[in-house]
Amino acid sequence: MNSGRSTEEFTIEKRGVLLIEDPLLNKGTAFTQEERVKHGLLGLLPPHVDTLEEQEERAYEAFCDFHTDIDKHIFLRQLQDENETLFYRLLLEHITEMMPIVYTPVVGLACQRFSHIYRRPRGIFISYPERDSMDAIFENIEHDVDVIVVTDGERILGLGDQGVGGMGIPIGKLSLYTLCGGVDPAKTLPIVLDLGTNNQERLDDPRYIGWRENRIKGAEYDAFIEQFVTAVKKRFPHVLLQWEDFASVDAERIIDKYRDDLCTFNDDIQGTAAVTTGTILAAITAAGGKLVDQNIVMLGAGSAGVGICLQLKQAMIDNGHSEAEARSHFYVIDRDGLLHSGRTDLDPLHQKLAQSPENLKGWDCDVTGTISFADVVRNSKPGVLVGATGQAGAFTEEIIREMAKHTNRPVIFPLSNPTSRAEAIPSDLLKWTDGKAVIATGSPFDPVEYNGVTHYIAQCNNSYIFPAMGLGILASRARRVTDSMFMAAAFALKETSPALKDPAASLLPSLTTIREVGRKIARAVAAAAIEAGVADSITEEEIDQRIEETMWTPEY
Ligand SMILES: O=C([O-])CC(=O)C(=O)O
Ligand SMILES: [Mg+2]
Repeated sequence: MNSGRSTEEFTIEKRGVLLIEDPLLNKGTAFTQEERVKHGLLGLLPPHVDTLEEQEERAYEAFCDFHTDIDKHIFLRQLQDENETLFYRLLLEHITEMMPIVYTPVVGLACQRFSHIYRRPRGIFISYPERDSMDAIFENIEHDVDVIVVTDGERILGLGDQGVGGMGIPIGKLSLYTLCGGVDPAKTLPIVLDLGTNNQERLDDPRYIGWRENRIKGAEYDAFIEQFVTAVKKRFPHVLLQWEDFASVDAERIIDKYRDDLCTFNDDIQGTAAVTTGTILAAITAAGGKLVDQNIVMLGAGSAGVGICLQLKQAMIDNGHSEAEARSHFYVIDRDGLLHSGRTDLDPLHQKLAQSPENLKGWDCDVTGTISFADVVRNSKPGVLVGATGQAGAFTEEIIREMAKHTNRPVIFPLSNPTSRAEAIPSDLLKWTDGKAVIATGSPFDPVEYNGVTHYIAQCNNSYIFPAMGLGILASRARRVTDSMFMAAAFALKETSPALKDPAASLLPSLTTIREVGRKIARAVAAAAIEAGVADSITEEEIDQRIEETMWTPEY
């Protein structure tokens, strides 16, 4: 187990105030008397020497003194910038309470208010005017980096374009790499690519700290991304590069272009697809059904919606369905209605999910024009309904009641993020389905009491996948990220579902077990990487040993 950093390792370079100001090395009041003498800290700290536990208790007391979520977020981010060991220890002790504060949903608000709550820099900012200085920017990062999360801030959760404020997301995601996946925080690097913003509110805000121009698009955008990838490969040839919260069209184009070029994946497409596949598999099994028998309606055909359907379709094919048979189970709806092969506006990706006219025979609506969400639910009688639209309230009472007429245990996943964007809230879904709905959401929700039964709502969020994916990739030293690694992650996640043993339990394990769940998924990911030939062959014991060596624990 990799815990803390030995004081000896760093003090050659840092002493005194510089040591206390480095969040990766600082122990604050926990520096021992001997360390205080040795490292030039005498008089710089109050006399009492705390244990990490005592520091954690003091920090928790301070956390509880804040009354708004954004203030709690600011407090935790400041603690992270002061003392990372203490920050992660506090988070691990209070994970259920604090994950929503450092991550979704509160991180969404933190991105919107980034320029107002800004305190000090973390990670790197690459703005369009500095595009020719990327090598120099990377030179300023002196430490080794294992994982980068990068955004261009254009599609932050379901909140749209936040410009440079999008930086909150790579910071939050990398906190989860450490919290849930045990990745050493010293080896992580958040990056925002600031290509401007089209968010007028941000542009008009005198406090805005990004590059105050409209977004660069087209060939210049692609050239910038190419420069960025080249600079990353040059400075950190073995890094894992995660793309996060790009607009769908860019997200898809970028990952298609670079997936075979370095160790990289897009979390919104692949991470979201894997967690949803794993959770839907658990839901269907818990409800006594089989994936291959389900009709699945997906509301939203952005990169997340498409990614989920393509992975589930592949799971059906792996189960013996032909491509055409598998495709006939998916009803994907964009702003112009159902994707079907009669439509002339579909790009090649969306054509992979278009319904054939034969499958729409006998429908009670005109199937040559726009086919609405309500038409689809009434006619296809889905067992599974997933929302990835960013539109609050898109799952209306009428539609949910219609769905519930045709299936015993409707599986309903309003995945949009943050909470304010959810397609429906769990208490309504349970009311409209008379308690029958099997639910998972993108943001966290409290348990719901309905007719004397407590329903635990799983948070079907890619946080169950990407930190574990990172751990598996680091442990296996994988050189590329394959779809088979995501499929392995999805199936490994399914196996951890408490609902497989107890139908009243949540579909996904409690956050308090997230590191254990992460280990299991990481093992499956590492094995799949070896199987795919993108990692050197090692035994299961060696994988386990490497996972333990990689896992960082917040201790001094
Ligand atoms: O960050 C989250 O909670 C999930 C996610 O990737 C997104 O909504 O873009
Ligand atoms: Mg995202």
